Amino acid sequence: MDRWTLREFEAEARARLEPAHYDYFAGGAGDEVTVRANETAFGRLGLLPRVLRGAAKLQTDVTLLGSRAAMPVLVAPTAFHRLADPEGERATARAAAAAETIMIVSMAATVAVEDVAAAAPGAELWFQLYVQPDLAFTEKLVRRAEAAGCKALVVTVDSPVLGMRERDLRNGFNDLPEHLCCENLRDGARGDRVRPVVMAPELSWEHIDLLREMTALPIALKGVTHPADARLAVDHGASAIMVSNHGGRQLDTVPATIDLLPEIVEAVGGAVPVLLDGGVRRGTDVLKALALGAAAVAVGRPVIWGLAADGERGVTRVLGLLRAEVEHALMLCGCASIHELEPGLVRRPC
Ligand SMILES: Cc1cc2nc3c(=O)[nH]c(=O)nc-3n(C[C@H](O)[C@H](O)[C@H](O)COP(=O)(O)O)c2cc1C
Ligand SMILES: O=C(O)C(=O)c1ccccc1
Repeated sequence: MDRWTLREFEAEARARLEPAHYDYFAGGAGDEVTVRANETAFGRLGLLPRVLRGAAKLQTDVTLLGSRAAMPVLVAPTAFHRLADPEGERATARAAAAAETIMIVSMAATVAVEDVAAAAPGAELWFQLYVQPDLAFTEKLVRRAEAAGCKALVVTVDSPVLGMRERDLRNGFNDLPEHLCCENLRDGARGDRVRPVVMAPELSWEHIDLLREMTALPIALKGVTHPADARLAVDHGASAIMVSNHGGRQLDTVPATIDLLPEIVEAVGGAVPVLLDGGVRRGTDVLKALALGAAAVAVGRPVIWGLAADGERGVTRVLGLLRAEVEHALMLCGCASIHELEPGLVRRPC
């Protein structure tokens, strides 16, 4: 069956997944105000196309932190892909490679980062890290990511503790089934002990400084929403900033990321690229984010929907739909290149 929109994938994922697993993927913190806001805020913005600009040949590729992507849509780091498909993160990585885009591998992946890299030789991988208070263990993870060929670290900073996800509490979903685990968190010489993901309220900017010393890889900070933190991130050597509210899964009532973007872009003043995730479901959403100053966006749940609906093929189709929509909307906006997108194309409210 052919599917023509990301929404169809969402419906199919819902029908296929175990309800508690669907809820884990779909849900957010508290009343899920932020989950809804991320999507609806895009709908409130209008696009004002330009005409007669002779834009026939399209350019959609971007280079970010030394990695090339054929389109400005990256795969956001999401945990537990093997809950959606037996191949899990391997399938996602192959689809990202086929789409020639960057996959940010979650530290909480259910396939080890080495195995993800081996499964998709052409893939551009970045590694998402929750800095563990055990810095020796953090360093081991960083070395593994480097050795596996990851080109950047994406450090998630919006999770001093896990968000209060009431769907999961109600469903009693608090651990993976017996046959799955967070493969990047195996410990010990034989790699047999699996540590839990530690979220640590004691983390501070000093830890970012330590990490900066630990590796030559570029570091992106994910989960920045306050303009003052965006400036601090640059001061502490971040190579990119990812405006993210964790898809509404951490602090509820954080505003939609697309509404936060302009202030962050202004605060950063072009010093480093600004990325955005949260609620991107259409090519027009991508264009709005780029017009307002994002260098690229990332998608979280849509990738899971593709994976749950049809494994690698499903993710390939989700990424392909987004690419086709980006190209089509660009053309209709009178832009030959994503680099021509500018704030004047966005009108608020719709
Ligand atoms: C099921 C799920 C698992 C996630 N796991 C992680 C994770 O392990 N690390 C992380 O930094 N962000 C994680 N996120 C947040 C995503 O990286 C991203 O910020 C969010 O999904 C973007 O919103 P979207 O789902 O509306 O595209 C997760 C999100 C979801 C939905
Ligand atoms: O579910 C999440 O959003 C997430 O970030 C996470 C964190 C630790 C383990 C698994 C998932």
